[in-house]
Amino acid sequence: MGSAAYTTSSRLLFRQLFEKDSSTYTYLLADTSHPDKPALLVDPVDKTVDRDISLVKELGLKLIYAINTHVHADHVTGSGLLKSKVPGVKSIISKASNAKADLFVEPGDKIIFGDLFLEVRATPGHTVGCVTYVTGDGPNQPQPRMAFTGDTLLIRGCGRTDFQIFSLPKDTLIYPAHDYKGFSVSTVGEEMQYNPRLTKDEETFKNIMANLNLSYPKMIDIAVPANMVCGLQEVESKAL
Ligand SMILES: N[C@@H](CCC(=O)N[C@@H](CSS)C(=O)NCC(=O)O)C(=O)O
Ligand SMILES: [Fe+2]
Repeated sequence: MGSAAYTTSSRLLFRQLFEKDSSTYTYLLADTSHPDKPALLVDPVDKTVDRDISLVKELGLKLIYAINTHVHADHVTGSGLLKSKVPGVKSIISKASNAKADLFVEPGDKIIFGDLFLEVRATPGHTVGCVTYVTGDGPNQPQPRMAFTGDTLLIRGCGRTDFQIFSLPKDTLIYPAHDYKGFSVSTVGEEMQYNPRLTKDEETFKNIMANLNLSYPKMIDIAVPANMVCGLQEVESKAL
């Protein structure tokens, strides 16, 4: 594995977590240099919420945000359960998704945790309102930057039809929401060179996407309605 794969700033704590039934990656990020050690989870899954809460506790972090890249079709987001189990957690999704959450983000917004932040980029196509969260640019921010692409860009694949991710620097690390091939991280440069779909001309790409013949996601009829209200809620959440 290249040394760039897990490079972070000294203050960023980063963990890549996996939910096997939906092959989903959840990412934990925290600012460990801040006195509160504020933390966030990107794309939590309902089934693995207890694992994630245990890890947050073990690491002495304060979970403040449960962030979604998009309205998932293959699993229920963990946002609702996290809100009911961890006081103070706020769910986040893009405004363009039309889903419910505590906070809505738009392209260009910054999600601040301690002295670190994630920048929101619009990367629609896989779903309306699909966004990519990119680590901040500037002093104290991790280098190389890390892009949490949801299903917009998968490693050597994609779940989408148009993209804005390749405008990022080539060494930007790519952390997708799913992997079906055993990969865990890539870079913008690698995907520009080797992604078997995104290196093709438009006609070939359209042809590939039109002939994927993917099966109907097993959870879609449960996951989409639940995720439109940010997941299963164990208790009524308090009004903001
Ligand atoms: N078999 C799975 C669903 C797999 C699937 O459709 N994955 C989506 C991302 S989750 S919405 C996708 O875009 N895949 C792209 C690809 O190339 O596989 C299930 O039944 O849940
Ligand atoms: Fe998806």
